[in-house]
Amino acid sequence: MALASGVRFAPRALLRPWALLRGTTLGRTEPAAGGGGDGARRFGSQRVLVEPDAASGVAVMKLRNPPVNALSLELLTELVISLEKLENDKTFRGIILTSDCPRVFCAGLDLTEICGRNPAHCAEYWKAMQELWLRMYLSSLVLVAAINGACPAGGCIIALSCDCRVLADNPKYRIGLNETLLGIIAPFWLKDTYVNTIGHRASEQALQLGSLFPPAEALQVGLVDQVVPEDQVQSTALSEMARWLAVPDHARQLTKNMMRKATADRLLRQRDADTQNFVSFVCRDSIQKSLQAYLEKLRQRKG
Ligand SMILES: CCCCC/C=C\C/C=C\CC/C=C/CC(=O)SCCNC(=O)CCNC(=O)[C@H](O)C(C)(C)COP(=O)(O)OP(=O)(O)OC[C@H]1O[C@@H](n2cnc3c(N)ncnc32)[C@H](O)[C@@H]1OP(=O)(O)O
Repeated sequence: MALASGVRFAPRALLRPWALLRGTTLGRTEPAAGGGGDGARRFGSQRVLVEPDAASGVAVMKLRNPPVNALSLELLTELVISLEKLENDKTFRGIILTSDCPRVFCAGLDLTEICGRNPAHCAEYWKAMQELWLRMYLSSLVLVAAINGACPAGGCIIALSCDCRVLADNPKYRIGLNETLLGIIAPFWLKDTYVNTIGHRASEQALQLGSLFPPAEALQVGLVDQVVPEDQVQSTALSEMARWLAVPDHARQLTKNMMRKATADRLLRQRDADTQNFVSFVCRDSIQKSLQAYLEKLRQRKG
C-alpha cells in the first residue's frame, strides 16, 4: 500500500494466490444480517468472513476454518487476499481480527500441510506463511486481534503481527509459541517477533520451554495488552481501535514502519534460504515421525 511519502509499505504478493481460489466464493458480496447499505455489506471467502463498516472505516475479519482455524494453504491465501482488498480500499483504516470458530482463535500451522507431503508442497506452504506474516506485520492498517479462543504457535504469530491484542479471560485460551514441545523450532522471524513483543529474556525462556500462557500470565509477560471477560472482547477491541485511529494515519504508519521494517527486511533478505531450511528440516524422517505422533495424539485426545 502506498504511503503519503511514496514509500511502499507492504511487500507485493510474491505468490499467485488467485490460482488457488478457482471455484471458491472469494469476492462475493452479500448483505450482513440486519444490514442495509454498503457499509453493512459482507464480503470474503469460504474461510475468511469480512464485515466492513464503511462509516467507521473498520472491518471485522473472522477466521472460519473449522474446527480449529488451522492455517491451511487455502486459509493463508484467502487471508492475504482479504487483507490486500481492504488495504486497497481507502475507506478502511483498521481491521479487527477474530475467530468464527468456538473456543479457538487459531491452532497455528495446519500440520496436515507438512506431514507426509512432498518438499515442493512444503515449500509452497511455507512461502504462503511468510507472505501472510510480512503482509500483516507491515500492514499500513491498524490491526487489532480480538482473541476469543486458544492461540498456540502460528495462531500466536498471527496475533503478534497485529498492533494490539485483547484476550478473553478463559484459562483454556492459552497463547504462546509451543514449537519445541512438538520437536520443531520457531524460525528466526517468529523468534524476532516474540522478542520485539516480550523482550529477550522472557522469549528465551518461553521459546525453549514451549510455554503456553493462560490469560493473566500472558498479560503479565506482555504478550497481550488487555484481558477482559469473554463477552467484552469485541467491544474492547473496538475501543482499542478507536484509540489507535485517533492518531493521524501518516504519523502512525511511518512510526510502525520504523519499528518493524528491520525485522521484516531480515526475512525479505533471506526468504529463499528460510524456505529451504524449513523444507529440509520438516522433511527429515525424525521430524516427520514427531509431527505424525503429535497429530495422532491430538486426534486421540478427542471425546
Ligand atoms: C536446525 C534447522 C532449523 C530450521 C528451522 C526452520 C524452520 C522451522 C521449522 C518449523 C517451524 C514451524 C512453525 C510451527 C508453528 C506452528 O504453528 S506448529 C502447530 C502447532 N499447533 C498446536 O500445537 C496446536 C494443536 N492443537 C491444539 O492444541 C488443540 O487442537 C486446540 C487448538 C487447543 C483446540 O482444542 P480442541 O479440544 O477444541 O480441538 P481438538 O484438539 O479436538 O482438535 C479438533 C481437530 O482439529 C485437529 N487439529 C488441531 N490442531 C491442528 C493443527 N495445528 N493442524 C491440523 N489439525 C489440527 C485435531 O487433530 C482434531 O482433528 P480430528 O480428530 O480429525 O477432528
